[in-house]
Amino acid sequence: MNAPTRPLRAAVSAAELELSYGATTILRGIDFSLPKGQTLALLGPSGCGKTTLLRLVAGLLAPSKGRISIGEQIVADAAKAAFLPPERRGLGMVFQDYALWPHLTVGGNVSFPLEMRGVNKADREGRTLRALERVGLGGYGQRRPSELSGGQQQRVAIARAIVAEPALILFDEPLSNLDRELRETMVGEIGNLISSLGLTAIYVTHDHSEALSLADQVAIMRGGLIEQLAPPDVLIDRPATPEVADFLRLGCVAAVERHGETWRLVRGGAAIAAADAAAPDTTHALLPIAAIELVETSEAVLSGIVLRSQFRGDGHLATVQIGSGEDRGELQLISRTKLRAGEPVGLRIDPQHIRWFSSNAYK
Ligand SMILES: Nc1ncnc2c1ncn2[C@@H]1O[C@H](COP(=O)(O)OP(=O)(O)OP(=O)(O)O)[C@@H](O)[C@H]1O
Repeated sequence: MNAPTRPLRAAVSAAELELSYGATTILRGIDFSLPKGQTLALLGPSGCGKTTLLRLVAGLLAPSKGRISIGEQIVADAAKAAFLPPERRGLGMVFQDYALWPHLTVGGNVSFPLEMRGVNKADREGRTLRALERVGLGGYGQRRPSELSGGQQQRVAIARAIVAEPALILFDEPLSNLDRELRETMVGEIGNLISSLGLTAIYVTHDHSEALSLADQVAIMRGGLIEQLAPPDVLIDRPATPEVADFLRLGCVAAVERHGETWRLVRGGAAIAAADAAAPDTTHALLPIAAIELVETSEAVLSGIVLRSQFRGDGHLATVQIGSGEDRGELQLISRTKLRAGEPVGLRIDPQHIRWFSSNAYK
């Protein structure tokens, strides 16, 4: 007989969360529930409220409305004026600027959370060494933070965040001070650490690839709201709104209108699909990069002029202008060969890959 399936226990959750500074509302209607052992990335443009949400979970800010729970415990409830300070929430935190104490050794920095919890010296030394070994800095305990590189300092901050085996670890743009190559290495290292220690994590970033490669769930935030909360593959396959598709740079989001038997681009006027491909209230279409193909002019559904071309790992990303004057639009596609600016090209769009949006919902 199969064991009954138990719902996954939320390690951290928020309900109807809101934060205002005076009359200005910064976050509204935030709801999420993250199961134990999962990573949630908060992804969105500058100023959308990612850090504010993380600070609410950390206990560095109190909500104006709503509740936050960590494990079984309600750590903030605006209606009941209940609020647990950060040191009683069982958290580890890693910040963008590392926030190491310069006057302490690396070992002193890492063992500090254990000292705060009253762990005895022998245990502290053993656990500090193990945490430093986990981040590849086993021999660095006696150094000062100033004697380490940026990447090493961030590893020390990560060791300090995990040393007390917290129920939840919070990362606030931890890699944004590092160069790109090191960032890519460290995303992999953080991912391995999270899964090998079975950590539950919330990770704030404005970097798409960091969020999509690390997280089980990604919350796309915009203007103080969570616009969509979903696993990375769902976000890519089924963005909920044109804004999410545009933010994730999944392709071109274009206004469309129905003309008799076809859907046409408002700008450029090209027919892209049959009328029955989308619901009557459709207003926009996502034309994913992978859905657009370069073809001989004789086979083309629409023609355009190359505006620019930029090399990416998988080919040349070309931006092509379709239509002209007031009516012009842009499409993007991947070409194996480099296209020259000003070159005329023929294009075909695979209607199967088009995503349709109505004015208020994903279709
Ligand atoms: N103490 C404050 N008083 C008033 N407004 C604030 C305060 N702190 C933040 N804000 C505003 O709240 C909004 C959200 O800020 P927040 O730092 O959470 O954004 P973010 O998404 O983390 O941005 P970034 O990626 O640039 O760090 C911004 O408009 C910011 O100006």
